[in-house]
Amino acid sequence: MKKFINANIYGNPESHEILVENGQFKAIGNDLGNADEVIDLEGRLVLPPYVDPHLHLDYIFSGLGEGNANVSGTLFEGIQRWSDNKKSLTKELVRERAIKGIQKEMSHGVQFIRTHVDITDPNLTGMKALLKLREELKDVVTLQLVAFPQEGFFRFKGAEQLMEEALKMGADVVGGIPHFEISYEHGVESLKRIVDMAIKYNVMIDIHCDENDDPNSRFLEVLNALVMEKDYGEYTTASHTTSFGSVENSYANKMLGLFRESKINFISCPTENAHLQGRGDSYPKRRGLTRVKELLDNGNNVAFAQDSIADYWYPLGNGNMMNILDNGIHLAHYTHIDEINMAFDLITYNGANIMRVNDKYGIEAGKPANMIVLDAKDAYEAIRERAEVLASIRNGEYLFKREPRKNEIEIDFLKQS
Ligand SMILES: Nc1ccnc(=O)[nH]1
Repeated sequence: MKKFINANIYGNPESHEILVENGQFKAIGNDLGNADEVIDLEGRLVLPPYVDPHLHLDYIFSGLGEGNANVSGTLFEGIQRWSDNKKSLTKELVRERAIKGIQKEMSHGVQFIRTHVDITDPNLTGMKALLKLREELKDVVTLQLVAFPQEGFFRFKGAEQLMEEALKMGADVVGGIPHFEISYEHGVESLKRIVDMAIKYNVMIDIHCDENDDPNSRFLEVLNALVMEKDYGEYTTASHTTSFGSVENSYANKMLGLFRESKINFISCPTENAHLQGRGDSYPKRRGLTRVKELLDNGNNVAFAQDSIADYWYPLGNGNMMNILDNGIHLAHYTHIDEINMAFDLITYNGANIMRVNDKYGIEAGKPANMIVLDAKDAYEAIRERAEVLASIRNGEYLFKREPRKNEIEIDFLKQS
């Protein structure tokens, strides 16, 4: 039995002690009695682990090296470069890339990752490698795999069959990319078939949806309608939806009403989409994000995600969700003090809702003892200071622990004056 004392638990200000036994939370409260080991958290903020619900693990670090840079900084150039280079992909290379990416994310406190895996590959190389890793690593990280047709459900010949094969192999989620199909009608038809496939295989849906600046790109409306009719909104996520940041308010308001009814989820990738979008603009230049704040205020579930780490789409990224959160709340104007105090939801609970792992997620008695400790006393300080994750605990055991950095460096000059 382990007892953590002097914890400031996110969302539970009354309780300061956490009792852990056999890898599970046994009790959360105060004066919880004796334990074999007592760990003093000295008033630090404790959260459930970070969740990254949208990452491309098969692409990690593909964009490094001479001649690999995406010159235009656009989505389409990224897809073209990947298409040209993926022919030499091996299971070993995917495995190596994915492990590097998981290592990066886990070292910043992530324990839950949903990864899109490109299935527009007749050998399903990435899917095979990642299915194996999902199983091998399940004790330390929860991986969810999306069967994602990067080069198009219709545009890539055979993608429909490959997607079905990936689902039979054990993929958790179906993906799509309607804005990349060759016409609006093809995009709509792809969504119909993808939704039907999800229902047939009883899996979730996560669509790369309207990742552009075109206010007339309205696949979100179609996706929402399809899943609303089938009562499948809670199992569905619209990723990116950056065009929804460019539509007229009158249209957006109509759609917000429909999203509230369907309960569809959203993922915004703030750093990546700030980088990719607005490339056709001069000034004013759009921010490239969906309507994050309005969707949250509307009662829809929204999570932030990393998306890429040094691939053909995005040259930066290190798996640190604090960086994503900090950028995201700025770009979304989610910066009222009350919003900042709730903002950790965007990289914890909201992502867990999307992955539908709620029964195993959160600091509550009876759940697996998974949590992280931050170098800050509360949520506001953590975000303002971009606090580091000092410890990540999985099933009651430390995945890592690091020494707090001394934030208050003395500046000699200031001491003298
Ligand atoms: N942001 C993105 C990364 C990778 N593939 C995409 O279609 N989009």
